[in-house]
Amino acid sequence: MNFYRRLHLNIVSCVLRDFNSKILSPMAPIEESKRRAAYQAVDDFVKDGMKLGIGSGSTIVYAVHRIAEKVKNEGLKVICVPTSFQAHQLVVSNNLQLGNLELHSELDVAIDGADEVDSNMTLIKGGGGCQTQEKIVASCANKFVVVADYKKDSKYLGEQYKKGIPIEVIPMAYTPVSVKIKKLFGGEVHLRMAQMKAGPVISDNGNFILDWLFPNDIADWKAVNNEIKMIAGVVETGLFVGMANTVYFGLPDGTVKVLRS
Ligand SMILES: O=C(CO)[C@H](O)[C@H](O)COP(=O)(O)O
Repeated sequence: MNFYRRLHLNIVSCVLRDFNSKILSPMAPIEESKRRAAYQAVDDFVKDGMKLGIGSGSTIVYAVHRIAEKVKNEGLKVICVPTSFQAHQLVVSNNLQLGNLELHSELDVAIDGADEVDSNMTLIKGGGGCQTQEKIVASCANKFVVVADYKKDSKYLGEQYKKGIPIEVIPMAYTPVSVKIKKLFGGEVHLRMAQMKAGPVISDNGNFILDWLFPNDIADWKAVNNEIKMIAGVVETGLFVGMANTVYFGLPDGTVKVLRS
């Protein structure tokens, strides 16, 4: 076999291997569980003419794909208000109609992911640092729907999610806020540091993010949230208390568990 023929066969086999790995290999179970939760939530809640809040993270990507499918296949008309730079790009790249809270201050449904959900449907959010806009958008929606994989389904906060509660702060206040939270409740507070840049993570709003590793004896999350919010310099917490109407968890066996408030 001459050189060019061998080269040609090598290229063909590489292309086929790449095609097979992308198209034929099954989705990882955790990704499949996110996809199922997101698809079911969209199928249950998203209707023609709705104004939607679009959350951030990896699970919401599946929800946006499903919304885009429905827009394309069923001619649905929806307006999407994003909760982050990431969500903004997701909406635009899926050719969905972009909105904002200035034009649409009342939304029908907001869909978002979560880092952990307890048995009272209290959430930790902000693993991606977008909790402030996520909470604002969720608070403007008549229904707040959460989509998550089975690793987020906990009896109590901190059972599975070990990264703490994200708290967005005005940069100059990060030390006093950290000290006050430790004095009030205990635990540890860390300034979230960037991975590919020297220094702290800067939120989409230009602020710092603290991660509070809370002690495991906290029962009243509403009171804790209110108290933290009263500290000067705190912009918003990643505690979502009494906000979620419905939570969809994709389970490892391919089914979806639904919690309703
Ligand atoms: O709160 C968030 C971002 O601020 C996300 O919704 C949360 O981190 C869940 O993300 P994922 O769907 O990737 O698990």
